[in-house]
Order: sequence, then structure tokens, then C-alpha cells
Amino acid sequence: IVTSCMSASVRTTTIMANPPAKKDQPRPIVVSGPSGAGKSTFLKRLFKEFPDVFALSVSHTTRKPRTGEQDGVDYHFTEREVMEQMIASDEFVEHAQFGGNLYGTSKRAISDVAAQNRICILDIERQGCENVRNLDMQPLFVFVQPPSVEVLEQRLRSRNTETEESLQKRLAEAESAMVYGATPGKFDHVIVNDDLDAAYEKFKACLMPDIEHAKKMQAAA
Ligand SMILES: Nc1ncnc2c1ncn2[C@@H]1O[C@H](COP(=O)(O)OP(=O)(O)OP(=O)(O)O)[C@@H](O)[C@H]1O
Repeated sequence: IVTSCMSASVRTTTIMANPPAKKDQPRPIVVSGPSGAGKSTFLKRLFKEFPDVFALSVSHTTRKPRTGEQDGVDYHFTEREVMEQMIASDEFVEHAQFGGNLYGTSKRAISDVAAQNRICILDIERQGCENVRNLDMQPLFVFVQPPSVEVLEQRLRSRNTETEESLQKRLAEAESAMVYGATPGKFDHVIVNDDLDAAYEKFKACLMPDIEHAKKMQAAA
């Protein structure tokens, strides 16, 4: 009963939608950092190295499926009315509107990953982090810090994915994100992404106890 086709009448209680995490299930890992810090680069390596350990939660969206997209796999494709009702009953960790469609990460989608004894990776920004802090899922918080704003700009420019306007927007947001990442008590680990191989190894080392735990849970299942 995870699909977005679920009728509004089925989703009447938040209890059903957000079951408490079972004891010993792998906790989620939050990976945050300014745009261009290297989160995707780290995560790509991590998923490649541990394909059975990590998973992303399946997001909800009100946009229509594209050819080949599967409900419950690529997204939980959801009617706007249903999604708005879910937002109102506080079922999302974060949600946003892009191009006229709603997107969001539900608490249920995160606990579904844990229920498979996998570590759910949450690649989220400040507001999402703060929302997660107020829940009882107690994730590990990791922040990816660029060596400097100058290096960040260089990397974003060479990534070649941004217009000048979106680049400036990212840079403007980067500074406050970096301050947030450096705030004492907010993150369990801050990884400065200078030399990629060395930084990735540090990142992985922070996650290792959780990786070992998830493997143990999988073996015992
Ligand atoms: N240590 C590094 N040294 C040099 N280049 C790097 C390093 N880490 C990442 N990069 C490059 O910097 C660019 C930004 O990295 P990446 O796309 O992983 O950032 P991101 O944090 O996922 O950004 P966004 O939030 O915008 O998705 C990429 O082109 C990537 O190849």
C-alpha cells in the first residue's frame, strides 16, 4: 500500500502513513551542502561501491508520468488534490513546486527504505534538514563543504550545467549554506571536498558504522 494511486479515503490517518521506525532498522543519512559542493559526485561513487546498501526514497509528484516511468519506482505519481491533503496532514519532510508541479519526499517513503534494511540517503537543503531534525528518525547528518566560494564557482562553471543567472543564484545561496554547515551542533560530520579521492574516503569513513550495521541487518533478515 505504497502507491500514489491510493484513494484519498484510504489515507485517512497519519499513523498509517508514517509508521514509527522499527528498532535496529538502518537510520537515514542526510547529505547536505551548497550546490556544486560535490554531493552528487560522492553519492554516485557511494551507490556504485555499495549498490545493495543505499537507496533513495521515492518522491511524490503531481506531474504526469513520462514514457517508461513506473509508479512507485521513479515517483509516486499523485493527484494534486491527494498530495495537497498529504501536505496538510504533515506527511512530507520537504516539498516544493517546480514548473507548476508539486514534488515532495514523504516520511513514509523514507521509512519504506529503512524497512528494506537499506540506508535512505536524503540529499536536502537547510529547510529540509531542519524539518528532519524535528522528527524522530534521528538520521546521521553529513555536510559537504567546498574548500572556498571561489573553488565552488570554478567547479560550477566547469560543470557547464548552469546559465549565468542560475549560477549567480547558487553562489548567492552558497555562502549562507556554508555558514549553516559550519554551525556547531548541526552536523555530525563536515567533509571539506578539496582533493576528491581523499574527501570521498573521509565521507565513506563517516558512513562505515552505518554501512556495517545495515549489512548485518540484511544478513539477519
Ligand atoms: N574534489 C573535487 N575536485 C574537483 N572537482 C570536483 C570535486 N568534487 C566535485 N567536483 C566537480 O564539481 C562539480 C559539482 O559537483 P556536484 O555536481 O557533485 O555538486 P552537487 O553538490 O551535487 O551540486 P547540486 O546540488 O547542484 O546538484 C561537478 O562537475 C564535479 O565533477
